[in-house]
Amino acid sequence: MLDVSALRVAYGESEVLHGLGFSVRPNEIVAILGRNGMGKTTLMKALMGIVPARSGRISVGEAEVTGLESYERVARGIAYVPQGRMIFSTMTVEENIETGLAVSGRRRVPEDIYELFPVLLDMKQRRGGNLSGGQQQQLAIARALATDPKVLLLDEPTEGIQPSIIRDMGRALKRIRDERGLSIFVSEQVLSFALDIADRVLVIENGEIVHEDARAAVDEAKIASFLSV
Ligand SMILES: Nc1ncnc2c1ncn2[C@@H]1O[C@H](COP(=O)(O)OP(=O)(O)OP(=O)(O)O)[C@@H](O)[C@H]1O
Repeated sequence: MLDVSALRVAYGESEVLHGLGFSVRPNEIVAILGRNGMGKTTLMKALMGIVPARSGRISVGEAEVTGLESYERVARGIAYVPQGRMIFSTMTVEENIETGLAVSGRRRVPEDIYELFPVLLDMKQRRGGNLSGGQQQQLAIARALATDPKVLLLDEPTEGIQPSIIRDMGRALKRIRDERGLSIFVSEQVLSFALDIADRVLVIENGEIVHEDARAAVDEAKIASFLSV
């Protein structure tokens, strides 16, 4: 569903992603692990069209999106939950989710979004800025789902979030995969979370994918060695 090949991205003269490639199938969660500064956020931004690709190809299903603007990629089925969540703090929970609806052509927030994140139903009229970090993360995922995507990108969703909410989020992401058949691509530094949710794990180091394992045959010690400083 999401196919990336030979992707190169640079900031000015400094190349950060050196021709990397991978795919995420429908109904699959792929986690990309890597230490700070290895290029995870840059990769997410390049997939979303926030930073331009120098070369390479990104496609969603049959549609190539490489040269498209971010909003055009959203229309082709990519949704993005950025690092730090970036919800609208002065808007209510419901209004935040509604900002995703324009893309899907729906008028009301589908009930199944609140089923995935019941806490958001209880807090529908609260301002986004008054939610806890974990609740804001759930809101950011809910808003992304309101666009009815085929591919969901999440950049370090566990960052700064307490363990019980991380478990809830893991359960919700697996439900989203199973019930909606989405392709989910998530960047992480927390190995336990990646192993809990992912069907496949990639490791990024200095802008290249240096290791890949199916979850069923994961070499945990090897992956941990990439993550230790
Ligand atoms: N706007 C920018 N201009 C120049 N260099 C940048 C810019 N953003 C990131 N970089 C550099 O690109 C490299 C990859 O950064 P990136 O943020 O993608 O890493 P990351 O793996 O997501 O790390 P983190 O976990 O800290 O978010 C780093 O060397 C970083 O300094």
